[in-house]
Formats: sequence, C-alpha cells, structure tokens
Amino acid sequence: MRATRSLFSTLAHRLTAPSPLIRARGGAPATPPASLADDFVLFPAFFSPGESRALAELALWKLDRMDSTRRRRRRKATGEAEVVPVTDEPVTPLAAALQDLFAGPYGFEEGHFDSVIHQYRESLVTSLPPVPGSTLALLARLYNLVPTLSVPEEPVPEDLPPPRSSMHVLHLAPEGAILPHVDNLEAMGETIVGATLGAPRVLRLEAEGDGDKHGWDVLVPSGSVYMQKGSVRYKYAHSILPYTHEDSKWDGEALQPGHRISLMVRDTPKAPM
Ligand SMILES: O=C(O)CCC(=O)C(=O)O
Ligand SMILES: [Fe+2]
Repeated sequence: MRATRSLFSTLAHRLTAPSPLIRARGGAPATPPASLADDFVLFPAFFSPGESRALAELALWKLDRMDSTRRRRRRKATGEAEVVPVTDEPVTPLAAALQDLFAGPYGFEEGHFDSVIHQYRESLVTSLPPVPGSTLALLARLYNLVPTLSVPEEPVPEDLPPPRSSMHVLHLAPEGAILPHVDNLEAMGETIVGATLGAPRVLRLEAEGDGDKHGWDVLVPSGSVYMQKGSVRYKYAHSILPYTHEDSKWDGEALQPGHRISLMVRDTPKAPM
C-alpha cells in the first residue's frame, strides 16, 4: 500500500455487521448466504474530496463529448466550468458535495417505459484523455478492487484500461433513479465496483424471489466505493432510490437532491468452458 493512501480508504463496512451507513430491511435473511460478509463491501471514504473532484471532472469531460446539448454550449475558452448554484436553499456540506461542478442544461435521457435507468447520461470509457499520473493511480485503485483485474499502482497510460475490464460513467440527474435490476449475466462478470461522486443517494439491495423480501439500504456518499459480487451480485436486485422516495432519507433527514456520477468498473464473464 502506498504511504500517501488515506487510512480511511481501507475502512470497510459489510452487510453482516452494524454500520451507520447500512440499514437492514424486512428482517434477517431466511437463509443467509455463507459468503454474505464478503459479497458486499462499502468503503465510505475510498476517495478524498480532492480525488473525487478529479475523477468527476474526468467523467464530465467524457460525458460532455458525447452529449449534443453540451457540444452546442461548449464551455468558455478558459475551460473553466460555469458555477451555478443548484438551489438557492442553504445546503449542508455533505449534500453540496461537488455540486459546483454541475451546470446544466444536460442532454439527459428520459429512459423508455421499460428501462431501468431514468434521467441520466452515460458513456463507456474505452480511452482516456491525457490526465495526470495521479488520476491514473486513482483509476488503478478502483480497477484493483476487482480480483480478476490488475493494474500497477502507478500506471502509465498504456496500462489502462486493463484487459477483460469495462468502465462506464453514469450521470444521474437530481430527478433520476435506477429501478431494481440484476446486472446482465452474459455481458458482465462476477464483480461490480461502483464509485459515487457528487450528491449522496440510497442504494437499495433487495432479495430476488417470492416470499423473502429482506434487504438493505446503503447510504453512498461522495467518495465512497461499493463492491458487489457472488450472492449479492446474483441473488439481490440493486437500485438507486429517487429523491422523492419516502426512504431517500438518512437518520430521519431527507437527502438533499443533487447530481451524482457513478464510475462503474466490471470484469467480463469467464469464457465458457
Ligand atoms: O450508479 C450506481 O451505483 C449503479 C449503476 C448500475 O446499477 C448499473 O449501471 O448497472
Ligand atoms: Fe446495475
């Protein structure tokens, strides 16, 4: 581990132990999978605020290039983001996380009636713009959470993306939401890693199948990273609650709506035997 790495980044919260960022729903699992403790991990402060900002800027650069609404309104020659307040109301520092980076309008997709994701922009990250080595090292940390992927801790551009990996950036509008789903079994591998940059959201995990309705709500603040694999990846649906949902609150306080970017890293499925 590099000496510069934050101590906080190694703190791991699991579904099987009490955590202020995880609340159980619907009672205990009828038959808890033996691997449950390892199949979901939340690192609440995997990236520092400055690291989160650098990654969010990279994601926004990528998303804006694909977004015709943005191309028509190119940022000023200085390259600086316009700073507009998301709301006139005073917001807490947690809720305000990185919101100064966001300045609409964006070409959000509504999502069709049968889609899982609503009010979002997304892009696959197949190549990177020239970015400082420090930013590459942040991406390496994310890739290296997936057991089948391996990137040097101080990578050169050619090290990224690693073979048999995919990275995908998703910008969820404050009005957006992700409905319960299990990630595609054919296209995506065993482990799914997601970093949150921006406004906090509630990630819901709910058991698939009739009768057993237990699950967990997980608060994912800016800079946090979660990892799901095994039983959680295959036997639980995951969703991102809309801010209008009655459970989109934490410790009795409604979450302040804002823009959120997720950086999703996956491996590809093993080739059939
Ligand atoms: O944004 C997230 O944390 C989850 C995204 C997701 O579920 C997906 O892209 O399949
Ligand atoms: Fe998903």
